[in-house]
Amino acid sequence: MLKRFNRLYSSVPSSSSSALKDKLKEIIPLQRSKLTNLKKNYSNVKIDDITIGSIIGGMRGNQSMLWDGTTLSAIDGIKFKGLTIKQCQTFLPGKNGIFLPESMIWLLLTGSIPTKNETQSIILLFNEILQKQNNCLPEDVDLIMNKLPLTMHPMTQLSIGLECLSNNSSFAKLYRDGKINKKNYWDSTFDDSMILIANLPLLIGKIYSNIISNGKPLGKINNSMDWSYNICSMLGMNSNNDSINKNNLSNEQLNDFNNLMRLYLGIHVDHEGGNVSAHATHLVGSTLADPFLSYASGINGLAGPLHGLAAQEVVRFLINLEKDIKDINNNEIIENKIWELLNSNKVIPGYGHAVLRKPDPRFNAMLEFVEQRPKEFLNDSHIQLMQKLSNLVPSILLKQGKCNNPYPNVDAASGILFYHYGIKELLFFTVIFGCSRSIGPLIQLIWDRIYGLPIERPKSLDLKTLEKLSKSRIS
Ligand SMILES: CC(=O)SCCNC(=O)CCNC(=O)[C@H](O)C(C)(C)COP(=O)(O)OP(=O)(O)OC[C@H]1O[C@@H](n2cnc3c(N)ncnc32)[C@H](O)[C@@H]1OP(=O)(O)O
Ligand SMILES: O=C([O-])CC(=O)C(=O)O
Repeated sequence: MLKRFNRLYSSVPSSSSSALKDKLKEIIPLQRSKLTNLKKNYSNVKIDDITIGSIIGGMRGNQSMLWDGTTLSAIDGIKFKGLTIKQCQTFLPGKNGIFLPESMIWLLLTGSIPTKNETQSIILLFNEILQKQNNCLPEDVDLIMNKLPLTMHPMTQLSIGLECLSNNSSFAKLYRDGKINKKNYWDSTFDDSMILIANLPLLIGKIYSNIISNGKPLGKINNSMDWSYNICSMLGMNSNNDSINKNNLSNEQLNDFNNLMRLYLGIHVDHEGGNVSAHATHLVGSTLADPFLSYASGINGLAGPLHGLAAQEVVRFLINLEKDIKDINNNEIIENKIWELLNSNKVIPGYGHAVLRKPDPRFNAMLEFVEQRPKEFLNDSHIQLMQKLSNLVPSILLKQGKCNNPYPNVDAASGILFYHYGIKELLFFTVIFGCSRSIGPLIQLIWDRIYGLPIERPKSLDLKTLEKLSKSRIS
């Protein structure tokens, strides 16, 4: 009989959470008044046209969502509260020259650059949440995760794990008990969101151990360390009693794997609101579903090969290509293989984008990581092939003349870097993406509830109506 998990956390621990929550409380009145002003005085201002092309073309380009944390330019790529990736590296507190995802959380939620102490308060917050749970997943979640078929896709496991965590949602419980209202929904949404993010090292550690070691733990949480370090430990990628160092990496390599993880987790957090994982979280969240269920929906979207799953598809593509061509210096053979794929009506994974029209700056950040470590990557033919493809594929896609953006996106590089350090289970890569992506959409969900945004419900039209409209608007 399933022993019910005692609701260990009806809210996040108060001591260190107060810094972030207090800062948020300070800025809520002004932000709410800005929204009220827009709603009251400018609701009829027109900012975009909706065309038949956008209705049947995936709503591409429609400016129709409120999203505060990040903005995306087709040319310059992502900006986090107005800061480019390079500016984030300069201004946000971090380790070894790489900003911490914790400092990004402060930035996205409050709009201001955190001090070192403020960043540290989030590290403490996550560790207090985990300590309160004895550094273990809630018992009911653990029980279900232990029963999942070992062959189940890791993204499905992640989605199930998040849905199980929903059993402990304080938002859902307070709503059910009639104890919260529109004015304060945001407060328990904040608590649940922090609990969700804090639990991800445990959850993804569980999933990884399910696929590589029959569920036997590969590491443990160190309550004095940051979120990314603990994620690495739970994947067996640290030493010092925290983790088994499963690939016998040198200290320098382990350190660099932690650097890679911090970089990766920091730059994948958000990509404005329209991408599928963010939009799905926002859509489901607009029904007042709790943050766990809302983000599980985002994860289900991220699990599609045109979105986050491209990370796994790129690595599969690179490995097979390297086997097929034998000589990575033979451009002609590589180009022929790419044409073969295109001619069979398949996409080149890791290339193209719905918004970007230049190489993705996140891809460039990953490439820089490689370039800064020439010795480490000198003999890695997969990495060399990844670099080579980024020069060859764009001109081929341009020649084919179909796609609007022939350049590499973030997924073109990330998986093969994890592969280099010994995370070889391709199906797992998108789970790491899913850890990072929790941050942007959940922070927006907190703001959705601060603003009291309504349920999202666009109007649909049938084909007959579109045909009728097409004629009436032309004549
Ligand atoms: C984190 C992320 O989600 S980043 C994106 C990860 N996804 C991938 O890398 C998968 C490969 N890329 C793609 O499938 C697409 O470029 C997407 C899904 C990212 C964007 O899709 P769209 O906005 O529809 O792209 P676009 O307007 O350029 O598409 C026009 C045509 O080019 C094709 N095209 C786009 N990208 C590629 C590609 N990488 N390889 C081959 N053909 C492509 C499209 O399939 C479409 O063909 P169609 O007219 O026969 O339907
Ligand atoms: O913006 C998009 O549509 C896809 C993407 O790169 C992301 O979500 O990171």
